Amino acid sequence: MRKPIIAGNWKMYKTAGEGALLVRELAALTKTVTDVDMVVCPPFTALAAAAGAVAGTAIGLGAQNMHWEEKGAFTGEIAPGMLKDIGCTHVIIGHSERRQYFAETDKTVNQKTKAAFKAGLTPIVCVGETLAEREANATEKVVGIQVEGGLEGLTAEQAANLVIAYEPVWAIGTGRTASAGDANAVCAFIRRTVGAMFGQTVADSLRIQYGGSVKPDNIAELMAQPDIDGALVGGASLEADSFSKLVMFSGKA
Ligand SMILES: O=C[C@H](O)COP(=O)(O)O
Repeated sequence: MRKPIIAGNWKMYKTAGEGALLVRELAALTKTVTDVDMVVCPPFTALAAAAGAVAGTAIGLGAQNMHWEEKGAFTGEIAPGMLKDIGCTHVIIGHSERRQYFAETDKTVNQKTKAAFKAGLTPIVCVGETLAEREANATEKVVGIQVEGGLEGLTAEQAANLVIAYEPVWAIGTGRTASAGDANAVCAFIRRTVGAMFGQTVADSLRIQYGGSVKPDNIAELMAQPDIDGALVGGASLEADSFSKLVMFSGKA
């Protein structure tokens, strides 16, 4: 059975001090949790403080982005090994905000995904369609291309160990959540696509998160779906109370 994974993407919120405090509060509220993987993804400037705060807890630490090269003249960028060195276990790759505002493509997602594995990080690879694409009935076409492009050339072992986050762009930060059934249908499609690329065993192991206005009052219905194994959460991850509730309500019965 796939272990649920709830990841908080803090985006461009929280100073180092605020982040460390949030992690300490979250750790206190979730100290008995063993059946759900928890990850917090602060901005780069709060990673070191959060790394100190997650030490000795069950909470993993993720970054929100990275470069694919190990080092080099890339002003303003962060290398995979730097994230590993600071204590990261995970890294978000290809979030729709990166694709939309920073011109990330399936090619760079693929380069970053491979680089993350090479550095010993678990990538959380984001895919999802825009509202226009959904209304044009192009969701599967768009998401299929993103999955195939992002995962091309991975080994079966890598594919089995990554996390894919399905985030319909129109549901992010809008209060509009995909219905649990619609979200599951796309997650099932993603699993079939990965199965066609890497085989059924890999597809069965792969954890797929839903993301987009996930809150304590809709997480249980989403998690009850057979192909949804967790959530990538923005707004509701910024307070320990709501994030801990998401974790508590995420256990698969
Ligand atoms: O990475 C997280 C997603 O963009 C969802 O954000 P949200 O929960 O604020 O809608």
